Amino acid sequence: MATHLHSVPLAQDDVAPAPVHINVEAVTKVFSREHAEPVHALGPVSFSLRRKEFFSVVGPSGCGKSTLLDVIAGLSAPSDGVIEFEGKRVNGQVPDGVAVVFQEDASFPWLSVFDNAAFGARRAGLAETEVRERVDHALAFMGLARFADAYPAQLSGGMRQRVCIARAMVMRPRLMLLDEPFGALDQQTRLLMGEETLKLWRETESTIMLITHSIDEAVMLSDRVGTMSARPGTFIDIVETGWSRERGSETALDPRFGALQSQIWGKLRGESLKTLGERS
Ligand SMILES: Nc1ncnc2c1ncn2[C@@H]1O[C@H](COP(=O)(O)OP(=O)(O)OP(=O)(O)O)[C@@H](O)[C@H]1O
Repeated sequence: MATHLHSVPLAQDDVAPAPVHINVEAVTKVFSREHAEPVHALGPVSFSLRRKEFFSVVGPSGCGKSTLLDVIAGLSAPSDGVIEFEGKRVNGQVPDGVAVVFQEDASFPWLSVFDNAAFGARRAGLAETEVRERVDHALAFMGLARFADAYPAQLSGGMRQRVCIARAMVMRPRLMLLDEPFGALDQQTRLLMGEETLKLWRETESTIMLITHSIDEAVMLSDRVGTMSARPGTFIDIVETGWSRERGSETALDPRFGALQSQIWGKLRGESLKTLGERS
């Protein structure tokens, strides 16, 4: 059967479920504002991520995706509810073992690529020989070895974003939180960065939570895709893709790819319309 030529193997059924890595229980976030109504940005939302899972989140603009990522990262405290990372409560501080990559280029223009990538590890007090070893590996992995002495201004947007991912990788995180990291990149670079991220995920065996506006990207990369409602965001659907770990852009050729896309768009469309209606 022709379609099977491109089929991506399903994950093994007999593999024991991985343990819970992150648990989010009834989390809400309300922003209070001076001289204005508070904004109920998120929740209550409950879900958990398995160790080594690749989980993507899609949702209408302004539904609370970044807010969710920020509270999981410990960058802001939830108004209510509990987040646990590896069984310990996250309490307004980025836990050890967690790294965050944002959409905006967060490279430091005054530091070389090498020093940018080394920044977090040096700040954490790692020995310089260890830092050098890790940075060399991360830069080689991200295809930046030749640019170690260059400065961000000499690089393209995609390369600068790779520097930020290398910086996160150097910390050997067990959980990576990626907030639309490829949003500002052109389509081809974005596809390549998706493949790099899969390679990174396999090599580091970290759990990844990715926020994206692209349904295709979410379906291609993830074990599960969560769709959020309009603000205040909660999960209205979480689908399992069933891809094996050894996947890449060829998942787009799998006959199930389109069905997954349609299921997610079916849910997202209504929520996006609500958001548009709110604005008009
Ligand atoms: N510090 C803040 N103070 C007040 N309101 C805020 C604050 N941060 C976010 N919000 C509001 O909370 C809501 C959710 O914002 P958030 O950035 O999490 O959405 P998002 O889903 O990531 O959006 P987008 O897809 O457009 O990036 C929005 O209405 C936003 O205006």
